[in-house]
Formats: sequence, structure tokens, C-alpha cells
Amino acid sequence: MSDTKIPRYNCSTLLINVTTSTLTKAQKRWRLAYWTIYSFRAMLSVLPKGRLLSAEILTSHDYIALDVEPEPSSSHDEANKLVSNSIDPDMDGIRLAEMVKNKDSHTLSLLGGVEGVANALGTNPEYGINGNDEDVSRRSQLFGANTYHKPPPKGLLHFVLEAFKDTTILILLVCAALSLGFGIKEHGAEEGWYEGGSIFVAVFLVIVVSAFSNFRQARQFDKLSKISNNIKVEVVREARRLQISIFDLVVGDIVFLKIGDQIPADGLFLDGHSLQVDESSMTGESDHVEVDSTNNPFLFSGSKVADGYAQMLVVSVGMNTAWGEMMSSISSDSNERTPLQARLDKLTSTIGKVGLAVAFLVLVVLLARYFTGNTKDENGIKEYNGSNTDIDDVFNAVVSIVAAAVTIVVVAIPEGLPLAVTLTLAYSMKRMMTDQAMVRKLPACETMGSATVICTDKTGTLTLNQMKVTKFWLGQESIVQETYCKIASSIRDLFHQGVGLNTTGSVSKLKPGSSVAEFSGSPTEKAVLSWAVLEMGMEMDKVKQKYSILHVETFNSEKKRSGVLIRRKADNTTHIHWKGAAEIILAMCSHYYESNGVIKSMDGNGRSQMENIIHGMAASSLRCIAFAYKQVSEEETAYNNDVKARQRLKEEGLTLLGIVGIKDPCRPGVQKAVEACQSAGVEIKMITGDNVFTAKAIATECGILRLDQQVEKGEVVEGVEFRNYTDEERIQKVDKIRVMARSSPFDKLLMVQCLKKKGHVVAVTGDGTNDAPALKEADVGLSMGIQGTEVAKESSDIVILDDDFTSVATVLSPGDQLHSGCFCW
Ligand SMILES: Nc1ncnc2c1ncn2[C@@H]1O[C@H](COP(=O)(O)OP(=O)(O)OP(=O)(O)O)[C@@H](O)[C@H]1O
Ligand SMILES: [Ca+2]
Repeated sequence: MSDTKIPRYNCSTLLINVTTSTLTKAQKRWRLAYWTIYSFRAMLSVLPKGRLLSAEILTSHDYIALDVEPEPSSSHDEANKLVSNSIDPDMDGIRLAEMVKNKDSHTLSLLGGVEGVANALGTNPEYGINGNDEDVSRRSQLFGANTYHKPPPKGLLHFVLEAFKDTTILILLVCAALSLGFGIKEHGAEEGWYEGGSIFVAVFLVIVVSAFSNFRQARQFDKLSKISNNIKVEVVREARRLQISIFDLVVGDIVFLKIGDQIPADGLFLDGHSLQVDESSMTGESDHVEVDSTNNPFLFSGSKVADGYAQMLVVSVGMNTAWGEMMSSISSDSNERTPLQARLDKLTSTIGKVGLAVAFLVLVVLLARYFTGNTKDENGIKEYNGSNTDIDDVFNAVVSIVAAAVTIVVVAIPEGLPLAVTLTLAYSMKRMMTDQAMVRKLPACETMGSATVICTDKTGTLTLNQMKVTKFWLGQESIVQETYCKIASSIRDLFHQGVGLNTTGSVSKLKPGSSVAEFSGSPTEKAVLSWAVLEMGMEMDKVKQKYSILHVETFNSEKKRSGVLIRRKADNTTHIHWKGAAEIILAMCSHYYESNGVIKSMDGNGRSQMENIIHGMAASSLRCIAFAYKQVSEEETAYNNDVKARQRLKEEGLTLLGIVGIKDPCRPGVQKAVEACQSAGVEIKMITGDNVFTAKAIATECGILRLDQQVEKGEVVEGVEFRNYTDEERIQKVDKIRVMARSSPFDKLLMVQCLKKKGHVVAVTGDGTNDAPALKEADVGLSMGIQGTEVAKESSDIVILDDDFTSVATVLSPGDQLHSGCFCW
């Protein structure tokens, strides 16, 4: 198409320079068309901007058809046309919002189902919205932006008043007033104000300092919550998958959801598989809700994806959603007291009460002594002598007795103590921010310095999470650069299916028309996809065209594998593909493929050879992923006897396609950080979902296992082993464990519980959904800010903003943290 077009300025010179008499009929038509558009555009350019926005004509198809600017590629052109659909002017944002809130299927079907709504919102299910500035601002003008109104932040005055409400402060103020009065009475205005005045100054100082520090802390929390609320979401706009801020999301956007994500707006299920949603933050219901296109396509913002993956069409945002309403009504409470603060508050009030009691006692005793005539003045004369005593003298004596009692109260109340902690906390939070740690829960500031054990996951915390396939075994043969070309095309085809259809990631072109592909998804998925495209010649679009997906079992950390049931459109045959942790997939196979396409049976010998291959790769710190395949008849897909009779894919008698080894390098500086922690007396344990040999190799690289020492029995265990111990055995053995491999989320939790039972102060670091239970249970949970899932972040106390284990070590290092800071005071 681009070849046949004439650049615009050429066109104009051509049309202007040619005289009418020399024009052919077609040229005359061109000229007429050109002038019509030219003058129309000139007219539009003088219109006010606001009216331009509503002028649908700008995006009409006629205009696009006549655009004679050269375009780089026809596929982009096609995408452009498909995503430039306009929004139906009758589409009512409020009605849409209400429809989702009420799960109103009737209205949805009246609107033509999810596709109907997508059409009306100008969204192409495959290419997303147009997404240019004009389109986005029009959408947010029509339907609102994805932000919610927050109550205005509290001013300094609020915190001053708050400080006045403290009972000890009130007592001190009363004492100051009394002291001032008595002082002036006794010593005159000149000299008598000293005592009372100085109490006033002290109280004033305490109020100002604590109000100011609370005010600053609230400001800091506001700032932090802005950072932590700014979640990145994956959308498709103009046929490209992009990461955008949750606040830039508009109605009509298509969002990709995967396990561990928080749903960023209200929407409808467009496409996806096995989607289970945790709506407990909205409804309080802890059971997961199944979401699909037929029975329940409604998705609520604020809920979390518990399983599966999906594409969601955004239909209402910000204040139109129930989540937005809820969030705007909650004011963030930064007044939470840490355990140490709470203890000190209690101590202060107890000391205060004791002081009051003692003062009262002193008051009573002194008064009794005075009034019973037991006190004498310098001359040995009784001070109180019944009715003979001058009333003025009695008053003076009582005043000095009360003043003595007041002094006791003032001296007894340690008002500065909690204030010291508040100030230290504020300082500690500020310092942590410079150490790339964002405090979500204040109490963690106190505990972190006293951690005795750190349980860390491997992938993404100790390693960079930048994965690349570096090894590939097909049967018993290691495939290297030169031998890729020898692989039979039937085997290549199977890999294309097994990778391209059994994935939550995607491949798209970096620029329209360019041959450079862009990969998205989890790091493992990205590594496998880029390997399949670059080394195995996979073309994602073609694979997707040839097959339809019938059923998906999504990856999760418990199963450690994912499977698909697909149908080849050409001959209606059905096939199963599995992909996952190598030894788990191997156990499901009875045969294996060779590179020439021949299937071999896997006898005992063959199996142990395969196991050796996996061990070999894992021992060189590679993460091993295996692929398996089987053609099945549709009846063969089993159903488990669940109430909902969910489909389950066949898991035995498969044929092994091949195994890839993925390199994920250690983070630089991890070894030093581990050493620093160990020399400070903090033990480090690695709990990972990965293979035991990979775990061991990485642990040795990081210094968790010592290279020069023999690994003792019980230092490295697998999740199942730990799970199957009795409670006593677990308690007995837990201290010795340094690496736990192939662990499920539950094993991670079990380990933390066990360590806590033994009296350890446990810190947990993690990034994945599988770490969430352990993060919540830990005394200090630290999650990763960049790669970490929302679920992990929400379960943690501190977010490490740069994802670096070195920052974890700095934050957790005992030393100049709060505890020692407090002791200084
Ligand atoms: N997308 C995927 N598809 C199939 N298998 C996968 C995928 N991602 C990981 N695996 C396999 O599952 C195993 C365990 O994954 P899991 O999520 O439990 O741990 P992890 O989060 O990767 O590791 P860690 O706990 O150290 O962070 C991996 O070793 C790998 O073999
Ligand atoms: Ca991880």
C-alpha cells in the first residue's frame, strides 16, 4: 500500500501545478478530493480545541482512507484502522459502572455481551484502543480518570490538638498552672514564675516537637502510599503490549491479568483461562470466585487474581467503582503505634499514675502532719495551732504542701520517653528511604534490627531474574548452535505449539513492520518465548491461527507446571502439551523424542540418563524446564470428581519433547551481603521453588553454602521432606537447614512458623505470590518493589525499592537501628 501512495506535499505540488485542461478524468477527481480535504482541514484548524475533541469526523474511516502519507507497513495500517473505532455516543458510563457493580447479566446481554460493550467503547479485542493522547484524554473526559478523591491531609494544627489530648500533658499543664500560681503567691511576680514557667516551656516543647514529628510522619506516609499505589499494569494499545501506570488506565483499555495481580479497575472478562479471583478485600468472602465469559464475566477493582490469566475490558474507573468509593472514604492512618511505643506509652502512664499516687500520699501526710500540729517552724513553735493560727499562714502552708506534691508529679512523669522513640522512628524511616526501603508498616522498624534468621527466596531476590536459555537437550543429545538446523521439522512444530500456546506471555513486534520482537510475561516465560522465536523459528501468530485452545491448566507454584489442551483446526485432532519443572514433567513421560523425530521408549536406563542430564544442568545453576506432549482423543481428557467437574489434562504416558536450561545470574554483591549478615550473627536460609541441584549451586555461589565445606546431611532438604516431618522432628532439624528446595508456598510458611516457635526473630524476603503466606507470617516481611507481585508487596512490611538483596542486608543489619538508637536515649 505504501508503494502506491504519493507523499502529501508531492501531491499538492502536482495538483497545483497542473492546468485543468491537461488533467485526465481520474486526476480531476483526485484534485477535487484533495481540495475538499484541504479546505475541510483548514476549517477544522480554526475551530476551538474543545469542539475538535467531540468532532467524530477526525477519526472517521473516510479520513483515514484518504490519508496519502506514506506508511511504513501495511500491518500497522491495518492495526490502525482496527483500533480507531469511535466510542458510541449513547454509551452511558454510569450505566456500565452499575452493571458491573450489580453483576447485571441482563443489561450486559442487552448491550450485546462483552463484545458489544467493547465495540461500543471503541475497543478492538485484539488491538486494544487507539491510545494516542487525544483518545486517552477523550476517554477520561467521558468516563473519568482512574483516581479517587482522597480526604485532604491533616494540618499541623490537628496534630497540636492531638498532642493536647494526652492525659500526661494535661496533668502537667494543670501542675504548671498551680505551680505558677503558688510561686507568684509565695515569691511575687518577679521571681515566683520560674518553676511554673519552666514546666510550661517544657510542656510546650514536648507538644511542638511531637506534633511536628507526627505531622511529618503523616506527610511521609502520604508520599509512600502514593509510591506504593502507583502500580504498573499491562495493557494493549494500538496492537502493542505496554506497561502503564494504574492512574493512566481509561475505560475501553484491555488489561492483562495474571496470578498475583490486583485488578486495577472494574471490568469484564474478555478472554483467558481458569481465572479465579479473590474478592475478599471487597466482599469479605474468602472463597475464590471463578470468572469466565459465560457465567460470571464481572471483575471488581481491588480484588486479586488467585489463579489463571485473562484479558479484561475496563468499563468503569476511579470513583465510579466500589473500590474507589471505599478508598476515598478511608483516610490513611499513620498514627499506628509500634509495639515499643505502645510499651513506652504504657510505662509512662504507669509511672505517671505511681507519681500521682505518691504525690497524693505525700499531700495527705503533710496536710495531716500540719493540721495535727506536728510541724514546727524554725523557732520550734507549732505551725498550726487551731483557731489561733492566722488564716493567711494556713493558706501559705497548704500552698507550699500542694506545691511539693505537684513537684513530685512533674518530676515523676517521663514525658520525653515516648517522644524519643517517635523521633528515632522518624529518623529511621528517613534513613531507610535512602537505603531504598519503603516502610509499609511502622512496627517493622523496631523488629528489623533484631532479626536472627533471614529466609530468602532465590529467584528474583538472590538472582537477577534476567533469564536466558543457554542449554537445550533433545532426547539424549545436547543441541548447540550448529545442530539446531538438524532438528526435524515435526519436532520444531511440536515445540512451536508447546511454547506458543502454553504460555501466559506474548510476542509482539517492537515497531510496526520491524522484525525485532518484543516479549512480555514472567521472566521464565520471556526466556522460553525468545528462545523459541530466535532459535526454533517460532511464529506466534501462525501457531495461534492453526490451533484453538480448549482448556488450560495455568502454572502455579504448587503444581510447578502448566498444560494446554489444543485442537488443530485443519484436522480436528486434539493434543496435550505440558511445560514445567523438569523432574516433575519427566516423571509424567513414558517415551521421549529424538531430534530426527523418532519416538523412543524410556526404560529404566533411559530415565536415569535423563535424570543425569537434568542434574548436570541444575548443578551448573541452570533452571530446567521440560516440555512433554501427547495426542489424545477428546474423550480421553479426564474430569476429576470435583463438584464443578473441572476438566483435567492427562498427566501420564506422555512423550518428552526436550529440556531447556535457563541461566539466571546471581546479583552482583549478594555474596558480600550474605557474608555481612552472617558475620553479624544473622543466619540466612534459602527457601526456593526451584530444583534442589539448582538451589545448591546458587546457594554456593552466594555463600549460603560454603564452597570449602562438605554439605552435611540435613543442610539441604526438599519441601516434601520438610512437610512430612513430625512437628518435633521439624523443630529439631530446622536450625540446621540452610537450603530448602522445591518448596510450595505452604512449605515456606511452615518453615517460618517453625523458626518462630523456636524463638527466632524471622525476616522473610520474597517477590512472588508463593512467598505471600510466609511474608505475612514473618516478624519482618520484605518484598521486592520492581519485580514483586502485588500480593507479595501487600503481605510485606517493607518494600525494597531497588529489588537488591544488598539493600535487604543493610536494612536488616543490626547496629545503628532503632533498638540501639533507643538505648542511646
Ligand atoms: N511459567 C512457567 N511455566 C512452567 N514452569 C515454570 C514456570 N515458571 C517456573 N516454572 C518451574 O517451576 C519451578 C518453581 O517455580 P516457583 O514459582 O515455585 O519458584 P520461583 O518463584 O521461581 O523460585 P523462588 O521461590 O526461588 O523465587 C521452577 O523451578 C521452574 O522449573
Ligand atoms: Ca521468587
